[in-house]
Amino acid sequence: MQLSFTNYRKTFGAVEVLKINNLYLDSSIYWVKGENGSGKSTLLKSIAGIINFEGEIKLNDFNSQRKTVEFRKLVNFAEAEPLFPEFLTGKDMVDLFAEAKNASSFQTEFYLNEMKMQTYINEPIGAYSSGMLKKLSLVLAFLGNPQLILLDEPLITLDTDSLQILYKWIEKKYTEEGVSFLISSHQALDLDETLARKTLLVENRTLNLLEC
Ligand SMILES: Nc1ncnc2c1ncn2[C@@H]1O[C@H](COP(=O)(O)OP(=O)(O)OP(=O)(O)O)[C@@H](O)[C@H]1O
Repeated sequence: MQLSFTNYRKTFGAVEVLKINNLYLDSSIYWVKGENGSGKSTLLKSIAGIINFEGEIKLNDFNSQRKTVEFRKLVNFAEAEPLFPEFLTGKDMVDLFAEAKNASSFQTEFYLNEMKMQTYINEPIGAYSSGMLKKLSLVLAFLGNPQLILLDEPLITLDTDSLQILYKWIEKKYTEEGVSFLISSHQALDLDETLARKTLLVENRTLNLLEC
């Protein structure tokens, strides 16, 4: 995976919140750190292509704003506080994403079973607890064949068993399929020490790759 930023700039109204002149990231698991309001979600939403910005973000030469179809096949995103239509069931969302991301039924069943979601997956999302909602958004982020998975505060609201399953999924995707991750979290990631990991710090309205 090659992710690059060129003259990236995000403003809300007249306020500049994030600026990245030139940055190149290769395959790894990145822990995105930064204080409240520093711009972590803004960064991840920009890469996911769900907010507009100035400049260029490219993944493997696909420009996120010009080659949107190709780009979005390669990038999956789980929001910090996911919002889904309340009248749909979890299964409806999984089916929608599975079709869009070319995920097999074997793959969807695997993730749903691992997170023990089968008992409520046919219930309307409006009846989900925040942890159930979080697990649904994480399952969706792992579907298909992405090269980059963006997880915004994935650890919050997960119970301890689900946390261990999520860590296992991340480690497996990275080691077996070479999938890279950008994971924003206020707490350290409890991943296998032997995995290549890097830290990205969002500070002073820009992004820096910290030397490990
Ligand atoms: N839709 C918006 N309109 C105006 N300002 C916004 C909007 N979204 C974010 N901001 C501003 O952009 C800055 C970065 O916000 P962002 O949500 O990216 O921070 P964060 O690092 O994810 O914070 P936290 O750790 O609290 O989740 C903040 O100053 C915030 O007020």
